[in-house]
Amino acid sequence: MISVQNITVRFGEKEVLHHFSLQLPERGIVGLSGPSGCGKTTLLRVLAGLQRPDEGTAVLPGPVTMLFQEDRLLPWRTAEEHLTDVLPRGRRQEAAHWLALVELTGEEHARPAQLSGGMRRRLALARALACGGGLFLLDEPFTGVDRDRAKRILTRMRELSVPILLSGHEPELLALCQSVVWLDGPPLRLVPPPAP
Ligand SMILES: Nc1ncnc2c1ncn2[C@@H]1O[C@H](COP(=O)(O)OP(=O)(O)OP(=O)(O)O)[C@@H](O)[C@H]1O
Repeated sequence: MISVQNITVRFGEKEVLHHFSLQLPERGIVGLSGPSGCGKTTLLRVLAGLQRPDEGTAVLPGPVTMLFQEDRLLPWRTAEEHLTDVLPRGRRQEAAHWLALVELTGEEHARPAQLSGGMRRRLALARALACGGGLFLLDEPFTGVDRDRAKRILTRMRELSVPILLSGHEPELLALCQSVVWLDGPPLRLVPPPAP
């Protein structure tokens, strides 16, 4: 079971997470939302093992895959190569599948500079999903992606049946999540998604 128990994170005088606990299901997409600066990235970083909490523990039985807010693409690699670089040797033919999932079919040979901001974001998402295993931590995966396209991609991601914690602000996307964690400062609430 993936969980954080009673974690507190401080940056100097600023307490960002306060005795926060969360258990994630074995599969399915959980949304993470709240105002800018409330601690979403900090929580994802704790789960990824990149930020040590001042108090409490994070329990992660397996590997994690993190999509950062920045795309972190390689300017000299094509879209297809971003996928084949992370896929194991015997699964490289899956590149087309992951590009199709994020609606980048036809852009196989484009380098990041030849893609729009939303296309680069989708490529970064495809790479994260392709290289994954374990828990996926996706920090605002749909920045710059139009809402209808993001909804279609998220619907396909639901079918992957893997555990995903995804931060975002868009209500229509959060409505497609299995549940939503709202970080709005203490008290923190775990609530069902709003009706579509
Ligand atoms: N390394 C750091 N040093 C000092 N303060 C930090 C650090 N990282 C984050 N913070 C502070 O912690 C708070 C939470 O930041 P965080 O990035 O987790 O917010 P967020 O909810 O992801 O915001 P956004 O939606 O804008 O991405 C902010 O007030 C931020 O200034």
